[in-house]
Amino acid sequence: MTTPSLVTRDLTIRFGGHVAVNAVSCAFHPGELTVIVGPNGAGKTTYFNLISGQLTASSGTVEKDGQEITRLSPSARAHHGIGRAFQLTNLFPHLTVLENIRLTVQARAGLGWHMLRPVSHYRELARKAEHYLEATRLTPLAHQTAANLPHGDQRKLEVALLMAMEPDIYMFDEPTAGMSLDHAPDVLDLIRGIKADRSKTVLLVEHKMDVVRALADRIIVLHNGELLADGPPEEVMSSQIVRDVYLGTSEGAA
Ligand SMILES: Nc1ncnc2c1ncn2[C@@H]1O[C@H](COP(=O)(O)OP(=O)(O)OP(=O)(O)O)[C@@H](O)[C@H]1O
Repeated sequence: MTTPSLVTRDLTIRFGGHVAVNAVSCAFHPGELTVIVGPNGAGKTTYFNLISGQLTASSGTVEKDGQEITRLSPSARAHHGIGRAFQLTNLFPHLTVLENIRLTVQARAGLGWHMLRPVSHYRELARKAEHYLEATRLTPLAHQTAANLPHGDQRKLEVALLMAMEPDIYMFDEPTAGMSLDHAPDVLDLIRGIKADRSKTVLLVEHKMDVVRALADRIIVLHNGELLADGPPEEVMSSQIVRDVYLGTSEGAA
């Protein structure tokens, strides 16, 4: 087993008297795609927010490659290689697809416009932007304004921007939500491609059981903020306790 890239230990957050995430301890490894499932209100998004830094834990820790990051801001965690796809929020809607990707590549390289950089440096960034454009099959849409893209292509662009940030940890919240059946397989293929790079750790919150089945190497189940089950998909899906609390309430809705 590889060394975990991300670990949460007894991670807990309280909102007043309500414990939304309760002492969740879990280790995530490179090359592994973990899907986090659970009924509505189980604490999945809150757990994600505690990892990416939108929320700060009441107690417990988050560690990235052995270094504690529990109290860091979201942007500081992004510098540590934690990348989360947010629907539309990191798109510049009035710029083109290619411009959005270029800006993200530049931000990743840590520069704005700089008069004294050699031209070759900018060529390298432009080459990288083209690479992510092609990898996400957005080349035919390169010069379209982001705001004018259909929803499914906007979500592909979000994946492109996330890839351009070159994180070690990829976090996706329901990546095919609101997407037509035509587009969903494209996004799932992109996520499979990320997973195939064995150095990346992928975390996904997902309700749709077909997406869970298509992608998961491992499933963790949250229920009332607690870690209820953790293991290979077949084992978790067939466990009676999971069927009782999760599948019994959600499969029909998926
Ligand atoms: N900022 C907050 N203040 C108070 N309570 C909150 C806050 N954020 C989340 N909660 C509560 O914490 C619990 C877990 O919510 P969370 O959104 O993490 O669940 P979830 O599993 O992602 O649900 P869903 O599948 O419906 O998105 C819920 O009871 C929710 O009302």
